[in-house]
Amino acid sequence: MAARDEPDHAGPNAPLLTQTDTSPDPANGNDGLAPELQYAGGWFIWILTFSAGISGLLFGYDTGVISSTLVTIGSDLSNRPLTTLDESLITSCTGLFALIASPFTGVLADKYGRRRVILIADALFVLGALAQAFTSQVGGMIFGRSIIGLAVGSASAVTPLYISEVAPAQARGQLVTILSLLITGGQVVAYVVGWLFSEMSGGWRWIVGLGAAPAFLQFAILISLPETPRWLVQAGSDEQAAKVLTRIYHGCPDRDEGVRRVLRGIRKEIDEEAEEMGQSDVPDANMHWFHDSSQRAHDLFYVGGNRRALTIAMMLQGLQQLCGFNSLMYFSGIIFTALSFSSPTLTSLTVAVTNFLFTLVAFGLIDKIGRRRILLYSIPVMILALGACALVFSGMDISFDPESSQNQNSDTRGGSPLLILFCLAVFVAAYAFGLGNVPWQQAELFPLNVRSLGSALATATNWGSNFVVGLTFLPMMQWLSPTWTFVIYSGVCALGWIAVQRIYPEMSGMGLEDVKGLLADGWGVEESLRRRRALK
Ligand SMILES: O[C@H]1[C@H](O)[C@@H](O)[C@H](O)[C@@H](O)[C@H]1O
Repeated sequence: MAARDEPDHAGPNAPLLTQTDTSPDPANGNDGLAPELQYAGGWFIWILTFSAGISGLLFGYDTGVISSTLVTIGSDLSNRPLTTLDESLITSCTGLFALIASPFTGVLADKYGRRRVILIADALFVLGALAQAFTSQVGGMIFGRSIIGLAVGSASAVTPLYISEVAPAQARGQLVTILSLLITGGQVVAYVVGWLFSEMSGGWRWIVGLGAAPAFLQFAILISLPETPRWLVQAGSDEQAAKVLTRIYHGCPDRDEGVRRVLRGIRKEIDEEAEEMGQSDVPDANMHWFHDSSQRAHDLFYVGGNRRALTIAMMLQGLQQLCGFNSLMYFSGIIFTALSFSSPTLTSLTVAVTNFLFTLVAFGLIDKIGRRRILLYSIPVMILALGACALVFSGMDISFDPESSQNQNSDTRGGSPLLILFCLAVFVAAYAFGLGNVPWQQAELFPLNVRSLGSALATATNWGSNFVVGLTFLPMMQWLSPTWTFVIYSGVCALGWIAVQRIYPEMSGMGLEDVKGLLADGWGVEESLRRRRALK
């Protein structure tokens, strides 16, 4: 029976950076025994968050540019118009290479540090942008997009980790959501740039090449910024970790004592972890690392609570992609060309702007409404909007063959194109409000020792599903029909709603240790709702 999802006003509604949280949160040094260090909200944490968040901007920009690029390339590559296969490969190889990069990122970020992985991703972003901008062949374009995939895969796995490890416990949820804002903001910028350059001959080279600029900027800023305190302690640099914490908590009353307490919490957690893993029996440092990694993988799959956390995180990330949202992000230019809109790139901007605006709404409401409830309310709207799109398409005779006359269809008079645009905007709004950002809160599902690996595997699920959608959307539109394509996405959303309803407990306002307990013997849905009611 469905558990009751009541409105909750007892969640963490306090303004950003002023709320008190005494729940155990070892990643941030709160051991749950002493009161959490009151965070006053200094500028340093914003610098760290936004500098790391440039990765989100790059992620958004590089996934957003493809829509306008595809409709403006014309015959510039390999001296011929792009085929459906070219378009699908150019689009989906990014997801495939992101899928390959993300699991390795979890391991590399543990060994070499979070910041170094972000810097490597920057170098890849620059390389990929230049490779695309200067190519004259379809193969070269696919190569460039694949390099971008490696960059985006590593950045999307490591940046939420970096932000959640530098963020004070009280602000972590919202600071991670800033990343979603920057991703969707990057997509808006990509669409605006795409629109501005769409009329210029060879303008697409500027569109893809400009992606190098934020990567340069991030490299230049991040090179002088620190590693996360938690990673520094793990690497034996307690003194440096203390310096970073002192800057993060600048302006807090009792700062020095508080920083010492946070440090003790991190050290205690690391020692306990080492003890649990029986590291004292392992002779040298390299063996430690290898032993740790295989022990973490074992714990992730064989400990029931961790396995359930991984199932939920992967289910949400898979659903985020398989609902078909990115087919709009990547191919809205082609869809609106087929619907005979006079400026398809400008019309596509509606998708990106709606996505950004409703992520902003989610940013303000996510802690008040709760992650579970936001999904249970928004997914039905997505199902209806997709169903309505399918219905309108079923009354039209429309072709999505990119080889036939740049897709100008005759059956696009009347109100149908506008109706489709409206339904798509509703779908995007509901997506951005829930599924677009909730899955990125994945780190909170995992206990500390499997957090990096669990998050990396969930990120890989995201990119694997992204690859499937990128590769199959155009063939489905062509061979199955637009109606059936949208019916299928609507069906995926319906299955997703059932899964969320059955296995995703409400975690807003809950300490990380409570989440661990909640998933220890089952999915904990009823229990989480009971606790929320009790909290009220
Ligand atoms: O959270 C983001 C966001 O929703 C983007 O708009 C989308 O393109 C990404 O695939 C997703 O991971």
